[in-house]
Amino acid sequence: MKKALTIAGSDSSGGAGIQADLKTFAAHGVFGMSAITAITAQNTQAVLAVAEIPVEIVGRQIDAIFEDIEVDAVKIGMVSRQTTIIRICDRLRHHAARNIVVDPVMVSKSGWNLLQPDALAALRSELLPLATVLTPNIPEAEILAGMPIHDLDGMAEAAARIQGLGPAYVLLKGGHLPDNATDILYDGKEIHALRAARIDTKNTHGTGCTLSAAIAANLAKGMEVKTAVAEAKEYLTGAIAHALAIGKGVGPTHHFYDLYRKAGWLDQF
Ligand SMILES: Nc1ncnc2c1ncn2[C@@H]1O[C@H](COP(=O)(O)OP(=O)(O)OP(=O)(O)O)[C@@H](O)[C@H]1O
Ligand SMILES: Cc1ncc(COP(=O)(O)O)c(N)n1
Repeated sequence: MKKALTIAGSDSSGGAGIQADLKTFAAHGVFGMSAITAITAQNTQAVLAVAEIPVEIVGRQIDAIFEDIEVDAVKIGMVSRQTTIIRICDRLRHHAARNIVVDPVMVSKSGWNLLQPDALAALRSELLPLATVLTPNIPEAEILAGMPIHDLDGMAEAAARIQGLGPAYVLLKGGHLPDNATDILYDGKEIHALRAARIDTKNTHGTGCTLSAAIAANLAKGMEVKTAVAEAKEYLTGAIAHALAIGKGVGPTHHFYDLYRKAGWLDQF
């Protein structure tokens, strides 16, 4: 069985972060492991509090896994602090980690800042060059590329600028544009548009986490990057189409819709 590691924050409501990543790995038949960077008290409406995990413990979780188990892919999500980013990069380089998917989480859908301002420089200089695939959303890409983005042409230009900062591939997610849900993949040479119609739902909590974890799972299984991204986007679109109206705010995606469909359970929820 292939094995993937998520380095991310815990979302108590189970829709984003570590919880979304582990469910996504399981839905892909990949064994999931975790190094937790922070614990958030969070639900579908708000992030209420965040406790950072000490840097030393973040590093030791990563060491504990790599010293014992072969890791086929790594997904990195919420890492708020500069010192934690630097330690993660140091440990990943030390263990020669491969197939690294970085979701540069900055602000939650509910508006909580998940990246401290002084951590942006470390994200740029340390984490971006380690990424096989970097998956910014539009607000994150605007910060990383230093330009406003209004349309697909702007997404393509920003993806090219960000790819110049070090990641092998940039997948710029278009979920924040008003029209469709088209994402742009750039590998330094060619732009590929991954087109999807916008699904009419308010329940999109954890979409970015689910997508990046699905890419990592597909890379762990040995897919080349373009196929891994295309299949992950297809999985995500299904997970949004079957998103769950759990809670009073932005509900989570359905990670096991395919399994539930086969079992005849989909209609019961
Ligand atoms: N309503 C929707 N219908 C279909 N696809 C969507 C919808 N909303 C978002 N997506 C897709 O979900 C993925 C993540 O979108 P988005 O750009 O919102 O990222 P994000 O803000 O990082 O997500 P999150 O912060 O929830 O983790 C992208 O592939 C995007 O195209
Ligand atoms: C622990 C954690 N990681 C990531 C997100 C981003 O997800 P979203 O933008 O859907 O709130 C989150 N809310 N919580």
